Amino acid sequence: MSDGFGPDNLPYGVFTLGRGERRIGVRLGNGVVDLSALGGRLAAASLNPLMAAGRQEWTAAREAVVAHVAWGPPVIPLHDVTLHLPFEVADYTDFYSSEHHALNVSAILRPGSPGLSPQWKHLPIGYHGRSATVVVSGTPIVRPSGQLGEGLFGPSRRLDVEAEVGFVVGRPGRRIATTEFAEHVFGVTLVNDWSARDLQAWEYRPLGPFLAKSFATSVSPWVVPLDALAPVQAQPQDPEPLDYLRPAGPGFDLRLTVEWNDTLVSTPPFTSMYWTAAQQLAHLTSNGASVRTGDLYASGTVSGPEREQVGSFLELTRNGDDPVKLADGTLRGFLENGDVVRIGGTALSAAGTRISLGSVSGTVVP
Ligand SMILES: O=C(O)/C=C/C(=O)CC(=O)CC(=O)O
Ligand SMILES: [Ca+2]
Ligand SMILES: [Mg+2]
Repeated sequence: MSDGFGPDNLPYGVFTLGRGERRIGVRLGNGVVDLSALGGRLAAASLNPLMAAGRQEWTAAREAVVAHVAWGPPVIPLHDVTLHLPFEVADYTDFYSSEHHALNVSAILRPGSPGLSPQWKHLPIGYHGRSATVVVSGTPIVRPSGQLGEGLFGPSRRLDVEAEVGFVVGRPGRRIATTEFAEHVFGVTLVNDWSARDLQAWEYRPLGPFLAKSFATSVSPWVVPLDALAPVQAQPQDPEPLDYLRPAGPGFDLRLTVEWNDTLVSTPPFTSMYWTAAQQLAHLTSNGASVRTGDLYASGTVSGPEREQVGSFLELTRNGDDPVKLADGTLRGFLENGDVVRIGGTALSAAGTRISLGSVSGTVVP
């Protein structure tokens, strides 16, 4: 639990102690260091003021935090605090940038179809999600109801997860070049894009996901600043994208884990993603649309080439047809009430070490 939360990481979060006010802290080992004494934007009740200030301020704040932590400040044990959404979510966008995921979903839901749609390798496909239902890790997930087919309304029977990486926009902008990515993106967080596959299959053509994904999206309580991460070479792209999507920008060596009721069922590798976060932001703003402080955009489900690397249960269990066996001996196709899913992850840090991205978990309730 405390592994990967050393001074090379220091992810930001927002916590309360008892009935106290919300404060910004950083995770250190199994606890939180209160940053409110550092004053300025670190004395706020959410990360938004700091996020809005821009890259120079972010780097200065991180230097101040590193120096503060080096003094050996008091560390409040995690079990004494309540963790909140670390930032106020402005708009929420979700991409679809894993080629493995897109091919798997297509083969499962649209057998016989060509696989990737014709534009897939020309632009990062995405949809606009619902920011009002982005919730912090630990928030119970109420099973959504909806139309499951013609004449059928009721609780979803095919409730699923999507393991994703979220990018948090700090500085507003429009027509953001891929080379300006680090000027606008403050940090990364883990995302679970809960998805009701039965609602989705019935509603999604031709406009894409609507109620199947709008009921809840969970995020980790920790935002790992971009400064903590090592940029790595992204995947090669063929055909070469248009100019506004070049250069591709950095990849990140993030390794996710998906646990279903404490059974590790998958380890999705972020390095296998086709489109980069810089290209996603460039595309999102290429028509003149603006992004603002607190915008969250998610990578899309992270699925690697292997069965045990997929980021959704739709893929893992082949739409429920090939259930997985959990450690307690029970079989699962989709989520049952009471099930707990925890998505975790580690990252290659700027210091060359492996740091933790924390985790995002949720329990399904009726
Ligand atoms: O291909 C489809 O019909 C559906 C795909 C998804 O549900 C995935 C989605 O939300 C985007 C992503 O997370 O990659
Ligand atoms: Ca998704
Ligand atoms: Mg969602």
